[in-house]
Amino acid sequence: MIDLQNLLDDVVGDIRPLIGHGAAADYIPGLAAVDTNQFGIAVATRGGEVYASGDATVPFSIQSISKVFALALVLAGNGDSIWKRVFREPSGNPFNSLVQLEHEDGIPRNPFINAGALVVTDRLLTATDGSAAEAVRRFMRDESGNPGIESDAEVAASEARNSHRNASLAHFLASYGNLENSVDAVLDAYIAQCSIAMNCTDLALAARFLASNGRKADGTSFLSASQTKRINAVMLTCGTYDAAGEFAYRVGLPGKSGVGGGIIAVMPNNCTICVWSPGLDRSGNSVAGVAALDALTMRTGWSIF
Ligand SMILES: NC(=O)CC[C@H](N)C(=O)O
Repeated sequence: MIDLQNLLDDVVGDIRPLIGHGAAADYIPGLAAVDTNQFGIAVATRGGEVYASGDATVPFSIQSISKVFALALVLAGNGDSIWKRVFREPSGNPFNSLVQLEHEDGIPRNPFINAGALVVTDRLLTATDGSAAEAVRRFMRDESGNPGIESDAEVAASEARNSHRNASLAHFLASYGNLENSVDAVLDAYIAQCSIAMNCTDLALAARFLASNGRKADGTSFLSASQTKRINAVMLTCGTYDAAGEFAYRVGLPGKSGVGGGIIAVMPNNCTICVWSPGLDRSGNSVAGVAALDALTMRTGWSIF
């Protein structure tokens, strides 16, 4: 048995020189103000044991990590029909790029770039009669056991004031007939789900279904084993945008990042990992977070390969 607690403390020591490297996302002013000298890591086992080190109980903005949970809720409720409206190929482009969407007739490359996530949120809005973000928050609360999880109204308002790119993507989708709800409703729901504030421990706990063949914390089935495998596959190929190849090379696990500096990673049938540090690289992935996952997987030998 590995001593996970010691190991996590060692990983924090390994990557300490990188904490504070990179820049906080500045296109959402509410995120730019966050102190980049923070780092947290948490591992949740399938059975619900948690090991954590650093700032693992400090809440941060989950941003694009919410896209995994929205997709999971859509697949659980509506099955595979979403795949008619969004592809499953890596984009090789920045997460908020507009160009590909026109070339590919309004069908986004994958559900984890912004265009694809807007389509997924649109479906979830229809399926939940307008309460898509609340469905994501409820899932987070139930699976982490923390009833206090909320969206951060200030971050949401700040993103809403600066959402010209996402509004453009949404209008583009609508022009191709790939939205069921109004552009405003989809943007509101998307921004609300992105602005959910959570800490590493709660996110690692909430993501456990990805390491448990789709089973929830209470043991009931949420997704089938093959649906879960497929979400993990799309995370591996598309979860860190145009750096997905490098992330797979360094970490060897499915992962999903957000511009708040968080990343979740999955060791199937074993555990989930959440790291957080706000300094981002050029692709929008946490510098210290990726380094920590690299160090952790090197030390444990965890890999899907
Ligand atoms: N990569 C991200 O985390 C991006 C999410 C952010 N809310 C956006 O839409 O730009």
